[in-house]
Amino acid sequence: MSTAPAVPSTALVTGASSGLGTEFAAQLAARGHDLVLVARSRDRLEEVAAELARVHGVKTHVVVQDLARPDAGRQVARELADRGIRVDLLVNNAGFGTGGRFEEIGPERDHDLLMVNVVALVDLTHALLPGMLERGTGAVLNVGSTAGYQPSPYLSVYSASKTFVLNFSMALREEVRGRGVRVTALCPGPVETRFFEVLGTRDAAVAGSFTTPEPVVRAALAALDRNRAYVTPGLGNALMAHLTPRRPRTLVARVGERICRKVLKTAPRPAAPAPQSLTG
Ligand SMILES: NC(=O)C1=CN([C@@H]2O[C@H](COP(=O)(O)OP(=O)(O)OC[C@H]3O[C@@H](n4cnc5c(N)ncnc54)[C@H](OP(=O)(O)O)[C@@H]3O)[C@@H](O)[C@H]2O)C=CC1
Ligand SMILES: CC(=O)[C@H](N)C(=O)O
Repeated sequence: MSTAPAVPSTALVTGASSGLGTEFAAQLAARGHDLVLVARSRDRLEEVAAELARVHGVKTHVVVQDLARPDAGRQVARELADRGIRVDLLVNNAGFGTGGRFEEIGPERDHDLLMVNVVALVDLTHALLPGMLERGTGAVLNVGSTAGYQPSPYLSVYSASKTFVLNFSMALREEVRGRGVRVTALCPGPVETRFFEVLGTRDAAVAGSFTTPEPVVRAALAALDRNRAYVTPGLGNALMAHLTPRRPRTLVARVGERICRKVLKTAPRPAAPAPQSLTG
């Protein structure tokens, strides 16, 4: 199944207000997909939606949603049902990272990270996969990271969230094999987007060289067309992903600590706690 639709079909892209998500929306619109664009930034989503509708003549829908909210997946599903929108391709792309020493990262930041990178991704898949299976056609594309191939100290929660994305995608893919629905994971190395600005340091790009969203998204859609389990765009990133030893696990984590130590150079530090009153 190519994702290029013979008749208009609808792709839902989370995190479509920026970076890889905006590029997914653009390349899917160029293939003729109608779009549902999801993120928090209404103005930006409406801008992207209007531009893609104008250039490609596709239908675009904007759903403003904070995916860190516990009921986010259900809210999006309700919105789709209310508007009578059927989704044929789900691109779970929204996400962000945290970096630095675990104890110095705000707990609410890591909580939100897991809600967006993991929980919302699973909830949206729960909401949309059954319809695809019923129709015997559809696809789910989940955005992981090269950071998910191994434990990455000082990016510990982020990298673990991306390990989840890869393992979940591969397991689900086997469950639905032969039922007309594809599942592919995209695991990119560093890409020039707002990601590192949001995280607070470019030193979180611990390995590989920066690329732009265009070739990464092109490689992801090609992998989906070819029904690949996962893809890591860029030869250097792919070699690293495939040749890095996975065992012994303790040694891999120890070496990971050395490699990822550079994150600490510039990772955002927590604000100093307010001094306790000396006067009582
Ligand atoms: N850039 C990189 O080097 C790499 C990125 N990735 C992954 O790619 C994906 C896209 O990131 P990228 O494009 O790089 O980064 P950007 O920061 O440019 O985009 C992140 C997107 O996620 C959305 N998002 C973040 N938090 C929320 C939230 N609480 N609710 C709804 N949407 C949210 C943002 O929208 P808004 O703020 O409007 O809500 C934005 O559209 C992420 O999953 C990231 O982990 C993977 C490997 C490498
Ligand atoms: C931030 C990422 O997820 C990326 N894989 C990287 O290598 O920097």
